Amino acid sequence: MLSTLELSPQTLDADAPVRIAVKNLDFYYGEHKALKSINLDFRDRHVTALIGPSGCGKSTLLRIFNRIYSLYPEQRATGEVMLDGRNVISNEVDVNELRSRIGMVFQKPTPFPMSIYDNVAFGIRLYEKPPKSELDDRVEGALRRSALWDEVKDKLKSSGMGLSGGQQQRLCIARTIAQKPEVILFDEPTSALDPISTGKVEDLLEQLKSDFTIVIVTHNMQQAARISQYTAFMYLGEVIEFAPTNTIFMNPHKKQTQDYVTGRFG
Ligand SMILES: Nc1ncnc2c1ncn2[C@@H]1O[C@H](COP(=O)(O)OP(=O)(O)OP(=O)(O)O)[C@@H](O)[C@H]1O
Repeated sequence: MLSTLELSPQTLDADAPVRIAVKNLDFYYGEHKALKSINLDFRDRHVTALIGPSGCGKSTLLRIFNRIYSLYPEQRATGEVMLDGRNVISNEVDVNELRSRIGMVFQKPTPFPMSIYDNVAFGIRLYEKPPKSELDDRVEGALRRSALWDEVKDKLKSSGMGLSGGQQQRLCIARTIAQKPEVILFDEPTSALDPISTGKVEDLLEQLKSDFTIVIVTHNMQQAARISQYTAFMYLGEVIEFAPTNTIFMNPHKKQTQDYVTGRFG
């Protein structure tokens, strides 16, 4: 399996600043401790993939970064998730401000039942009130960055729900980047898409990393190898190994990682 992997060709910038620093992070669903003492650094303008078997805590970790869990009273996190020197899991960071800085794209495309234009403008209008001409420019810019403009420029007033699944996912990416976040979280963004749409989203991720810090949860190891520069392998709520993606796939230091990436796990 290792020999068939297409590894990301980009070089790492080892001096890139750390955008999100996770320190001693624990997470509980009621009594169940789902994450145990997580320590990870996410580098600016790099793609970091979270991989591991089902139930290892990948999505739980991702959802902590923009405090989705705070909607549920029985869920709690302890430790630190530092973004520019502030702990985003403490109340010192306003949750709306946090979500404008850390955007999220989900597994299933989630366009809103409104026009294509309004879907993208929605994210901007939540936090700002730009004049119409600026709003138009930002909507167009976000649709261009999401490689969707040419496909929708003549039907901006049509419903976003009328697009194909792959187009809907790119629309959701446009809505997220229109807010100008610093970090974008992707939770298995291509698992509901066909191979051609998947390829388009992967190409997009490659381009977006020049402006955004990207964290992606994926079950697809080929995808992690293709698009990420760093990979964290998780198992049973712990980070087993975190390293440059090439190391994780070609020369992992832990036997569990080796077994997982070669398909011999469990
Ligand atoms: N809402 C919840 N209530 C209680 N336990 C939960 C809840 N969501 C997840 N868990 C548990 O937390 C652990 C981590 O789940 P999580 O969904 O983060 O794993 P995952 O690695 O993303 O899995 P998958 O790849 O299947 O999506 C699992 O043991 C899961 O059963």
